[in-house]
Amino acid sequence: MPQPSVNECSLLPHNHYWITSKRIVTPKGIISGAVEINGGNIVSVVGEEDWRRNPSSGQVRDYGEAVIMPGLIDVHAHLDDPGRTEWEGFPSGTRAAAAGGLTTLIDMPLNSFPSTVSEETFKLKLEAAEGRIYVDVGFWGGLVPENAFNASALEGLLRAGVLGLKSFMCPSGINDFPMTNASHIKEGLSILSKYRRPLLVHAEIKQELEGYLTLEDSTESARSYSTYVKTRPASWEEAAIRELLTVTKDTRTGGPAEGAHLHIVHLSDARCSLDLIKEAKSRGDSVTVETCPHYLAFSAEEIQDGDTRFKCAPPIRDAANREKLWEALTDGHIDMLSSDHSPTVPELKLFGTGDFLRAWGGISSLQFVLPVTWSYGHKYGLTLEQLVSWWSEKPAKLAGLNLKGAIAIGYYADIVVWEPEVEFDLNDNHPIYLKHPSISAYLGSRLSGKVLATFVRGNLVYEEGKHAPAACGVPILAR
Ligand SMILES: NC(=O)NC(NC(N)=O)C(=O)[O-]
Ligand SMILES: [Zn+2]
Ligand SMILES: [Zn+2]
Repeated sequence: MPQPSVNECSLLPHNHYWITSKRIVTPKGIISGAVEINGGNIVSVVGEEDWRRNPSSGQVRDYGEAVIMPGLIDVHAHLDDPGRTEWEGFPSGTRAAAAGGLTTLIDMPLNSFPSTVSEETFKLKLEAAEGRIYVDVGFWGGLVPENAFNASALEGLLRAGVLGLKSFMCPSGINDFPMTNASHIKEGLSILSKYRRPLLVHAEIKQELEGYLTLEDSTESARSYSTYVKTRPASWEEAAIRELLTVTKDTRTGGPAEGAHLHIVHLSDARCSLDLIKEAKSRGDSVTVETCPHYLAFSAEEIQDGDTRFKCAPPIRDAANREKLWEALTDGHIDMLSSDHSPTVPELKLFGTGDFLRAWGGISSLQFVLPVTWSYGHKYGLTLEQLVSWWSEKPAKLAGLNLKGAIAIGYYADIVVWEPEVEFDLNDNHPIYLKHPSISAYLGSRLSGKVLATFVRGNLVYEEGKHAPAACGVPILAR
């Protein structure tokens, strides 16, 4: 395939330049000054006084009061490519990411077809990504019963470059991605320890539903979110996490799986499940946990009957739970955020019947996670440093991306420039680059935080409603 010329990769004609602003979020604090970018990397970061004494005579872009911070890293995105590109796909998903200030996505191994569960299927993923990604993309491989006890298959997948593995403790909704139990997970962790890569787990285990026969027998309306929440109570998350934590003790220093790490995805239950995770961390287990903006923004009580845009698993719980999630996040018990962007075609959202029990579960949010986190976090005194920790630093660490997640010398110039104070209505007039804008749960909201520009490895990939013409994102492979 012919390589795009360098100037198609970027909306800027030069690769050595400075960006300046009054608010640059660095690991040493927020400074006023300049960031020098050369050949895709950050080569210097200077404070205002030094800059004033010794300004550059080269190319300078002054962003005034706008915030310059590391691009967001989303460790949980379903891009559905290859095989279900009518749901999303690499081009639309990564263009939406660029417009939203996300500079790196880690793609989930399921919802594409085939699922990424072997070296062969990973090869198909990489072929699908070639020349079609507008931001950097890394990949999780799948841990499934078929490969869990097959060390050479799993190692083949890891050696091919997946950043870690992902598994489900309940049905995933995808036929070629069956669920795993604790013994599969124990096996997976022992292989991962050699590679020092993480296992991400969807932690819900089906339990008997109290006072409830089957969904079909239910007299309650399937159009009501509360019916759906009752079918996936917090006890499902708690049961899964309890079981997971019986195997994470292996990850402690000196344990048989030292070097492996377990990451619990999309925590919704801020009560017992969270207490269990806190205990495991204090015991020294190598465990982290993420939650998602939709659990922080919405509450089950507010979701309108039939509005299946909000269906996801685990479900969005009550408003008191949402408060506890914010508290856990600001107290540092929840480590990071991810989108869990999991779109489908509008038809599978069943807007006609509004049936929460049968509609596709998954929230579409990718392009909006920055303004959503910022807008809903305002009430909790959210700071720019916290945003960077939850959306860039910690995700980079989880995925093993050593040169991403900070504005610091030697790091890739993966940067978002945005105006936190600027408000906008997310309506039909707003440019949305996701494949199916109508299924996004945030449509109709008023948000604050406008993205002005996004740089990936020094390429200006998005600015003010315009994308760079060529898809020059890099597939990230572990080595
Ligand atoms: N197959 C899926 O994409 N499932 C996803 N669906 C959600 N979260 O509703 C997930 O991450 O579990
Ligand atoms: Zn999940
Ligand atoms: Zn997911």
